[in-house]
Amino acid sequence: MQRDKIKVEIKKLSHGKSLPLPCYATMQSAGMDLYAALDDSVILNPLERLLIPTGIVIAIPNGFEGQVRPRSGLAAKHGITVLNSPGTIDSDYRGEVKVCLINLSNQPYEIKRGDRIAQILITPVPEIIWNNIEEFYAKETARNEGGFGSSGR
Ligand SMILES: O=c1ccn([C@H]2C[C@H](O)[C@@H](COP(=O)(O)OP(=O)(O)OP(=O)(O)O)O2)c(=O)[nH]1
Ligand SMILES: [Mg+2]
Repeated sequence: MQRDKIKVEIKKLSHGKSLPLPCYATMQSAGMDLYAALDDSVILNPLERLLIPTGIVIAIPNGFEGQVRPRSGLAAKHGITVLNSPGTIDSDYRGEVKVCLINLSNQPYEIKRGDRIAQILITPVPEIIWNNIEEFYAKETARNEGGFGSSGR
């Protein structure tokens, strides 16, 4: 089965010109990896966070959003994750896509130009129109107000 294809405009900024466009690591990857468009490598010390440029601007179609998610390898091996995960890229944003990385390990971690630091997914997002009522039409649900571990371990 083929998946839907959606064309999205993308512009490389001068500091990202020599880097590849975000790309799928395998044909059926969900996310496209984002590259660090750094001039020089940087060291992320334990508990330090840094906004990393990707060198791209994208024009996401109305009705979609960009989600910037961590890479599991960086998280599991090095404790590097996206602090505001998943980062939200609004469809009307025309600034550079940036990735806020944090080092949650106890070792410094070096990020070099061209490293794949995170992944982006472009996903549909409906516009919600609130229907502000006094009482829900269906009063009971299986869960009702239960949450935060109410179903057990
Ligand atoms: O990981 C991220 C998250 C956001 N952005 C950009 C695109 C997004 O459209 C904009 C605003 O993001 P968000 O709404 O999460 O941040 P905010 O703190 O609410 O800022 P604003 O007041 O600009 O909405 O910043 C990124 O480049 N990377
Ligand atoms: Mg916002």
